Amino acid sequence: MAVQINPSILSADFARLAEEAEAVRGADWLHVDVMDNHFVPNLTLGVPIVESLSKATSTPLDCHLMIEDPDRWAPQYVEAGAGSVTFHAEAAAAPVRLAREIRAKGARASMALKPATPIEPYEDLLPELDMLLIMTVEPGFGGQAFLDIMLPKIRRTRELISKHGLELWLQVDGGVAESTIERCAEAGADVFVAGSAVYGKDDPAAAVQALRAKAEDVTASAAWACAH
Ligand SMILES: O=C(CO)[C@H](O)[C@H](O)COP(=O)(O)O
Ligand SMILES: [Fe+2]
Repeated sequence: MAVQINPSILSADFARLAEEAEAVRGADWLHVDVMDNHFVPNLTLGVPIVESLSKATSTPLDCHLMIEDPDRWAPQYVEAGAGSVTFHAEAAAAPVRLAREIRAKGARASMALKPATPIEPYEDLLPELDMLLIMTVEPGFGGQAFLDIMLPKIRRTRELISKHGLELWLQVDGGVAESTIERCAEAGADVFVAGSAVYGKDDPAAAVQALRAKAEDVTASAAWACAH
């Protein structure tokens, strides 16, 4: 699968979201961090803003729900126009049922793991998902330092995906930058979220291209990608 770069609008100007979406033309998806001040200690945006943003941009929306009770709320983000909806494993009461509901409503279903949550208990659930998100910071805030102790988890997850012959995308989120993206790609990630490393730059579109070039360089020769 080709490398995908998903800028996180958490680091964008929330008063100019449509323009900020335009500023990263060429990105594969726009990553939208939904935080409820309960699952994480921060509050961002919800369904109405996702609905407006999906009408204002042609870039598909990748909604990362850092909220309690995703079983209740995630389907509403599909209805609001999200093309991919990620719920947290730690918050979902019935992850298989929820993934099936997201898919049935027409979006890609994805599940996220906080840094302390292992992948192994979820091995049997992977065929129900279109993407798995491995957090490389504690969820809640942009601009945090990349946790390189997550690299073995990325590697183990890529091995499980290969073992089961799945088409699952493997996303990393948190502290992804030009200095860290190659290690993520080498470990097996193919979808990269970057907030401050894109919107913190004078030319966000150029930052997306620079990140893509670095990741593509690695995946062109990575053992996991060649075997895929
Ligand atoms: O989910 C998130 C935080 O919980 C964000 O997507 C992530 O932090 C992006 O920001 P940065 O690239 O600056 O780390
Ligand atoms: Fe995120």
